[in-house]
Amino acid sequence: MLNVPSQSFPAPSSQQRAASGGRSKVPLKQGRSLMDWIRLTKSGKDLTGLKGRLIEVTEEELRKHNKKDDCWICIRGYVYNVSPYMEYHPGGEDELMRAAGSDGTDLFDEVHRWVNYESMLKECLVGRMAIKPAVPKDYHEEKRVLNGMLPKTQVAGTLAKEGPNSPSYDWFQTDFLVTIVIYTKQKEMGLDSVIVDHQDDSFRAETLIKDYSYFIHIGLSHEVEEDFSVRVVENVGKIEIVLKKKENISWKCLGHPLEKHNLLILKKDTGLYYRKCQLVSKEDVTHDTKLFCLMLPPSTHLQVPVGHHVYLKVTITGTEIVKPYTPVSYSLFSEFKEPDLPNNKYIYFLIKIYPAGLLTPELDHLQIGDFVSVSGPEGNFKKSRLQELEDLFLVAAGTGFTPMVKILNYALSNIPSLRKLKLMFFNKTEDDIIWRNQLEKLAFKDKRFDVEYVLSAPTSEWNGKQGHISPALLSGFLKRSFEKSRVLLCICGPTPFIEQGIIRAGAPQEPVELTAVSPAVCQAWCYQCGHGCHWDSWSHCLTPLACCLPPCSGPVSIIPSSQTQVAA
Ligand code: HEM
Repeated sequence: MLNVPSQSFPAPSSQQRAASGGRSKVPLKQGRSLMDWIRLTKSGKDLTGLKGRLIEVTEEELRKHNKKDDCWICIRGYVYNVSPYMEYHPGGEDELMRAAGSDGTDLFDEVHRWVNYESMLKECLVGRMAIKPAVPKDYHEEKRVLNGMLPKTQVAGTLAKEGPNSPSYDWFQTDFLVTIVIYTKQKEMGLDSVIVDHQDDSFRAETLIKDYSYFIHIGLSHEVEEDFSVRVVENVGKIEIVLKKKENISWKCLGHPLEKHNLLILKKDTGLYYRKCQLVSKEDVTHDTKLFCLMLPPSTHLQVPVGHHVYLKVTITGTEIVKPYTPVSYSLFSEFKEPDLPNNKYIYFLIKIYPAGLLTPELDHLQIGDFVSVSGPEGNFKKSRLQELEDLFLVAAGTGFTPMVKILNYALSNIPSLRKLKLMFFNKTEDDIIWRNQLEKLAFKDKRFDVEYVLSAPTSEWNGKQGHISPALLSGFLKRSFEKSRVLLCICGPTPFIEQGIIRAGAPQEPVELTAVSPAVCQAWCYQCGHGCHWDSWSHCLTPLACCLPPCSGPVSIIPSSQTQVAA
């Protein structure tokens, strides 16, 4: 019997609750959309009550401003008067009030780290906290030049004892090449574990190691060509970045350290780094959904791991708006062999355009050749969860299909044990089904794959399944290919879809039995970031519910039998 999570799932203290489950958008009053907020901030109105003066704020002073009509919040050492924003906050006034008169940094980061508050609240800035909060040891401390000795990694902030072994780096040169080598001492490293950006003389490599990022950030001492190559020696976790010298001279040092250089920092404390990507093509996929192709800058190496998302940032009348999106592959048939092609320069997004929204019409109006800022990848979905799977069930609603694309591609091409991969795809009408032709061709071509559509508002000609997600629909769908097969279930859709359909509807009556197989079930979660009338599109960040139960490799016996087993 597959028990889907009870109402107390995810666990109240879990990361998932903090990050997405349990949070919801509130209906905002007429005239309180994001665009209205942007207009207000541009109106020249004094939004702080300080007539543009910036002040130093003591903790005592901050605490006094804790009422709705006089509410200050400190984020990363800066204090904002958020009272004017109250009615515009998509999470509602009460949520914002949780941080009233205090340092809301952690709370803010738990809920929506990506939200660009600095840009959105710049007219609300009251000043800085008088006592600066402790900051990580900064890079200025590394005074010496980088001369090729293995420098000892500095660990920023409060690195937990259980953090990864400190990585290190080294470099060497030939007449024509400079090779930077990063020793991660980790086994599960791939080409998608390192993101490299090289602009002018600034060289930045961010290596993703579990929940941490390790940075090499250097102002190079000499010029190099735009293109470079990245190699990963997977079994020892060694990453080599090979740069081509512009001049055939011997370098005395690699360069000088820049921000965060040689630091290992918890990912959640690192902030998002963006690079400008050029729109190469935009194709209609359905009546309201388009496939956008963005080209990475020539001197960027970035591959988004399966099940991870990035943030797109556009500036709308001077305010930066950020939303998460999960990249897809070009089509369901694109090759998905590891390692990915090194010259993988394109990122594809399936984006539904909401005419009344703000971000998506802006994206829709982009011309070929225009630029959009794209962040590095985020997410905690692990490809290793797919290894040795026998049955993979994907349940998606609308553009919740997007994280499924790469999972599907990857699983069919790379998991030899896979026997069955089923997608249950919920939409309103037939016209809303993304890549229907491709899905059907794939089902025809690969007998392991099967797709079922469920429509909530079909025409009278529709003779397929209809309705909303329910135990009855799920129980018919979640049939494993043989007893005790290794199963993974991923679900992505707006929060109500997940909550109403899976959590509230309870367990399907007679589905599959899940015993102490590890990994058993991984419920994946979608950050809901914009359904409703004021924001664009909820989007599609596949994040497994990793937190409320021990890692799947841990003892399964402590998992209550009434709860779904959840893979970390
Ligand atoms: C520190 C206390 C805060 C709390 C507890 C909080 C809570 C929330 C919650 C629960 C949501 C709904 C999330 C969802 O399901 O999409 C939300 C959305 C949002 N909040 Fe806050 N918030 C806080 C501060 C702020 C601040 C200071 C800003 C400043 C700009 C802000 C901007 C936003 C935006 C833009 C969204 C919509 C996010 C999206 O979907 O893209 N929040 N917030």
